[in-house]
Amino acid sequence: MQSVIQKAKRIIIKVGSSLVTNDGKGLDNDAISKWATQIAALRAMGKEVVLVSSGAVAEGMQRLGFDKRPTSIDELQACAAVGQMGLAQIYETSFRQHDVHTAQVLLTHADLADRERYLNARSTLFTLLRFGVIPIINENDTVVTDEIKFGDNDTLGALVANLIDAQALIILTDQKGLFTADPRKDPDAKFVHQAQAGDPTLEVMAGDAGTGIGRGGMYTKILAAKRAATSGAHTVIAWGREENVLLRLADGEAIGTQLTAQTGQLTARKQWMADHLKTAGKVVLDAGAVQKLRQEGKSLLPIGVTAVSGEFGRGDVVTCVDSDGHAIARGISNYTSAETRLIMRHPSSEIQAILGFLEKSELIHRDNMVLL
Ligand SMILES: Nc1ncnc2c1ncn2[C@@H]1O[C@H](COP(=O)(O)OP(=O)(O)O)[C@@H](O)[C@H]1O
Ligand SMILES: N[C@@H](CCC(=O)OP(=O)(O)O)C(=O)O
Repeated sequence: MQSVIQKAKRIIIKVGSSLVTNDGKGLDNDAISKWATQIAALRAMGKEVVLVSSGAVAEGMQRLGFDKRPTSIDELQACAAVGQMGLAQIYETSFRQHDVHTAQVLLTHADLADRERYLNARSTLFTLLRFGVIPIINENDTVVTDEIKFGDNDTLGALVANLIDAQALIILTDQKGLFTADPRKDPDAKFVHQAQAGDPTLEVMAGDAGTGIGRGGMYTKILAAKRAATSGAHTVIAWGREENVLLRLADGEAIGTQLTAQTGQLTARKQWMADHLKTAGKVVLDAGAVQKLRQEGKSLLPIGVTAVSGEFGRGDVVTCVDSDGHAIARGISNYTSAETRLIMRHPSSEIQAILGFLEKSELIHRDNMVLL
């Protein structure tokens, strides 16, 4: 069996609290520096990596002298705020050894539910990856309360995989992967090498966190794999301390539990767009723009648009049609319908002069578009 990671170009790697903090004893410099070395090597192979790291609360607890997880929200948030400094510092130092820059990205549920913020997060992450930076993501714990939390970073990892169309999600944890039951409680539990993401029988096997340090346990990892698969990403759950785990996965070795996505990435992305985003209007393209989109895989520039119908805002999905009204593509607009009417037929170099600002030189970026 080959690892699904080998072919993946864009990968989300999620590391859990107990790993990062050495079971709550404090940030594990050695382990973190090994992952940084491996991630730097993956990047050198041309892979794009985004790290989702837990551990802020666990590290903050350690720094503030809590021996068990506080129950009040304000104390948890204080721990997260303190611990996040440690996380940022240790990742920055570890990656610097490899001349790799890191970026701290703290997200909340609201950031991904709101279309404009969703797009901003997406384009910031793409830009960081283009600069060769490793984004290090965590939930912005200090501003969220229980009701609006992702709650666990397994879910956040999957949402980030959806957000930037990653091909794979690697969840590093303190077990070798999924067992048929929690191995801490059931010594007869069998290891699951491979399954389909979203298979409901997996949810029965997976229990909650075995320690007081991690949050989600195996259950949220299984749900994360299901969610990641909706945009076509495969998931691997593996032990974070396995020697060279990331490099071996990239080399094709089937370590850990592989949960494969059944739907191809493009179909999944189209489905996602269809499910999540309503079409708010139409733009009519000239023949040159149709050719650029269809044959050359390019973004849509305002100069290729000849007419606009309907009213849409920035971040809304619009349908692109040819001069006969046939649908060509669907994508997320960087400009409102009113702005598009002003800048259509104009080169992007004139957007600033016409509107008084430049949002993006494309009306719809390729990354935010599906051909129909
Ligand atoms: N079926 C299962 N297979 C493996 N581990 C399981 C299973 N059910 C529950 N667990 C527990 O989930 C834990 C990992 O989850 P968690 O502590 O939240 O880790 P992390 O901090 O890496 O997110 C394991 O240590 C294990 O005790
Ligand atoms: N944002 C929290 C994440 C907590 C969490 O999900 O932990 P885990 O189950 O170990 O991934 C923190 O950094 O402590």
